Amino acid sequence: MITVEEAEKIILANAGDYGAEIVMFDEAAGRVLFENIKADRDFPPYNRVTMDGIAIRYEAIERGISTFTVRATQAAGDMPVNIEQPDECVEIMTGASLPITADTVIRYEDLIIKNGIATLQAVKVKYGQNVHLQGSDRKQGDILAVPGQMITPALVSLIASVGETEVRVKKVPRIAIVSTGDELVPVNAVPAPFQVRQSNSYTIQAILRQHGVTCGMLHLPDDPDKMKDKLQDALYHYDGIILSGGVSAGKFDYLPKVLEELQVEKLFHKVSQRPGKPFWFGRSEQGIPVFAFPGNPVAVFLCTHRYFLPWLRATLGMPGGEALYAVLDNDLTFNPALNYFLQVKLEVNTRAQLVAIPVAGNGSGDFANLADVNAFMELPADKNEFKKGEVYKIHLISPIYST
Ligand SMILES: Nc1nc2c(c(=O)[nH]1)N[C@H]1C(S)=C(S)[C@@H](COP(=O)(O)OP(=O)(O)OC[C@H]3O[C@@H](n4cnc5c(N)ncnc54)[C@H](O)[C@@H]3O)O[C@H]1N2
Ligand code: MOO
Repeated sequence: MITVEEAEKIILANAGDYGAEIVMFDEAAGRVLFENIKADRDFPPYNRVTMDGIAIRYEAIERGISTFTVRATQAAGDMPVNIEQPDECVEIMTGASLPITADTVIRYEDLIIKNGIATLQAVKVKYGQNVHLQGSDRKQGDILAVPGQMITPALVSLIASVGETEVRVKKVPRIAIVSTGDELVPVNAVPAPFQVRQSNSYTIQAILRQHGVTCGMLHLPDDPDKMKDKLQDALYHYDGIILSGGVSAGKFDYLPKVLEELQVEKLFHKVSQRPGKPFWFGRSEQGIPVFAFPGNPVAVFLCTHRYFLPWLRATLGMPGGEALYAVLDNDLTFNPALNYFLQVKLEVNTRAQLVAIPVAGNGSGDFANLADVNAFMELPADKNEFKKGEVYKIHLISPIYST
């Protein structure tokens, strides 16, 4: 049996690389960038007016001028209108390009405009106020985003702003999600009293979809020959396989043997953790990684987050995610010499600390409990007593305020 860290290391050593492809920029959210995004112009591209009002020369204020003749009105998108004299102004709107003969904007709230004359109220005017200077955010040619960055909504707006209609992204591996077990029936079926509806595959699919991966789904009955046929086919058609169930010590847990017969090399079987101890991981002759997660739904949930997602990040060339930590909120005893992934609900306390409140459940078959949980806390194997106030690593499974 290997440790969680050893398992992670082996998995990351088997990260793939599926190349790159071009997608339309407005369909790129959630994908991983595989090019530099460069500023084609300064950000902002001109001295941008930030308040509706009038544009003047500050020199006028220094000379005590407080009434201005309105020469013209300039909307955003209009060519800049110059002023000739210090006692002139241009009515100007937010987003307009400041004329080069002006340097300061006074907002309407600080003026009275009547019969083409703008009169300044008793307010202090500062040189350059209400102007967002050209190039003050980024300069033309600056790199705005680099390969390996996830294309977030913020990045989509940058890509649009620099006029890139297409963007180069990492190709996403094609993943087969495979359920096993004769006790499982389809979601739309009415199970017999001794059967359950298949749910693990949909959990995995939902997690992967959050990361831009679409998957093929298949089911294997507890029959070694049929398993072998279907798996052989999946190994041929996909870049990676995630299985759930059939890897522990049961009489019908044929999976490890079938995988071996298909020349999928076992890289480990069993990790010193709870849940998910019987996790089996291997690689086919063609280099296809096979994640065979234990069937218990909480084990599947944990293993997909703790092992598959880091593999996916590495495969997509994303930098390793920074570890997150939280403060344990209860004393706790866990005797087995295993890493314990405790189900927790995270909250932020009044001292701005992230606090992990354990959510007691009935073990790794209790997936109803997961609806109240937003992270696993990774408690180390070399301790049995965990005290309130101690800090441990956490793995987020949903946004902090969603439960
Ligand atoms: N003698 C031993 N028995 C067990 C051990 C052990 O070490 N020795 N390990 C236990 C642990 S830990 C786990 S986890 C499970 C894992 O067993 P399998 O990977 O063989 O999984 P199954 O037996 O097929 O299923 C376990 C459980 O999960 C349900 N399941 C499976 N697939 C799905 C699905 N797609 N959707 C919903 N539910 C699913 C299944 O019905 C079972 O209830 O083994 C322990 N036993
Ligand atoms: O891995 Mo099992 O999930 O500990 O029950």
